[in-house]
Amino acid sequence: MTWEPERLDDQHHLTECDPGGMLRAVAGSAAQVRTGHRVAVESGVDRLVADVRPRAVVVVGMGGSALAGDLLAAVCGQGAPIPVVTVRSYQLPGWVGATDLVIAVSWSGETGETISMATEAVRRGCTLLAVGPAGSALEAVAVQSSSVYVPIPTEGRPRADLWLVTTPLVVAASALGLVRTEPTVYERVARVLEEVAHRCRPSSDSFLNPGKTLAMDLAETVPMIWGSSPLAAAAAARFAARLNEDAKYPALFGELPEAGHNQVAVFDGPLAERDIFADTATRTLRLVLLRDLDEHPRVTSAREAVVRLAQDRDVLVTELAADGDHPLERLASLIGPADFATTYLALGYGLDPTPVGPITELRARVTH
Ligand SMILES: O=P(O)(O)OC[C@H]1O[C@](O)(CO)[C@@H](O)[C@@H]1O
Repeated sequence: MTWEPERLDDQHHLTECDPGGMLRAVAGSAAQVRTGHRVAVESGVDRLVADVRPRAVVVVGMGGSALAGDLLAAVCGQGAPIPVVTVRSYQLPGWVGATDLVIAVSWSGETGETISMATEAVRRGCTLLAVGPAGSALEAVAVQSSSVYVPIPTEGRPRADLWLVTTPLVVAASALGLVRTEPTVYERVARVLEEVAHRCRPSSDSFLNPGKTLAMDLAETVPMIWGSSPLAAAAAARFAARLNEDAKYPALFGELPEAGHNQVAVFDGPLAERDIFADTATRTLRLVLLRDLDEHPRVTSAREAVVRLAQDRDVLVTELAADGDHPLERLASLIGPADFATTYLALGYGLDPTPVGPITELRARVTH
């Protein structure tokens, strides 16, 4: 498996090597925001939660669907008056009870862990809101308990439908007063994602295309991705997960200031050493900093110091800055280019970004 950057501008290769249409799926993110918003409103999510005053919002799901919970918490922010937590498990924590809102999210509607937690939520008398495809096991749990169900039109792969599963959660949080969403927000977020899709389109050459440029930065490196706020850290976690699944690539993720108390030590380790005289590229550490506009001032100083620390040691650094007024726009401005980059990284290695063999195999082994 070799990295060949010229593949990124070879249109024939980009089509042939991506039979599952991952680049096309990423380019469809804006449409997912619009659809997710529409189906949530049509399902009465905003009306349901407007009558509920929960003690906590507990999002239950796995993998890409659980990430929707992390993004929701990031959008609600640290000022949220009640906790917004994500649980990835078979069981709900003991403290979850009848006064809590449990939001079960599953792209397939069939994931064992999520069904188990949704069923448990009903048994404990929690208010349940569920998001998944029509005709699924999750829908059956929701229907049996007279809970609101948002039927999402899933397509392709779970990780490529992130905005479709996340947007209904934001609609719910907005109705609960946990996040400000003026009516134009969803359209503004869709526009951010459209603009990213245009700039990162396959026909745009590597030297102009932010998705391809970022993929070239990441190639032949071990990425350590840090966010400079909880919101940027949620984007960092998403970035790492897509590197794992699209490019079958290892990646560390973290958040400042915490990463400055542990991960930063890697700057003096074996993977940070670079042989600048080597004929071929050597595998080496790359720090990827996702900068938020809403940083704690002390974190801003830490971030600037970290860049200097890395440069002093010749550690490669890439910085991506969030943009936008609303937190959901800022998330889109970070996640959009990263989603393209991870897909291009796979394609530059000649890897089909869609299949995730070991995940499928593990799931089959556990099921049997
Ligand atoms: O969203 P679902 O269908 O519940 O799946 C959860 C996770 O499980 C997987 O299907 C893999 O096991 C992931 O791709 C997905 O993110």
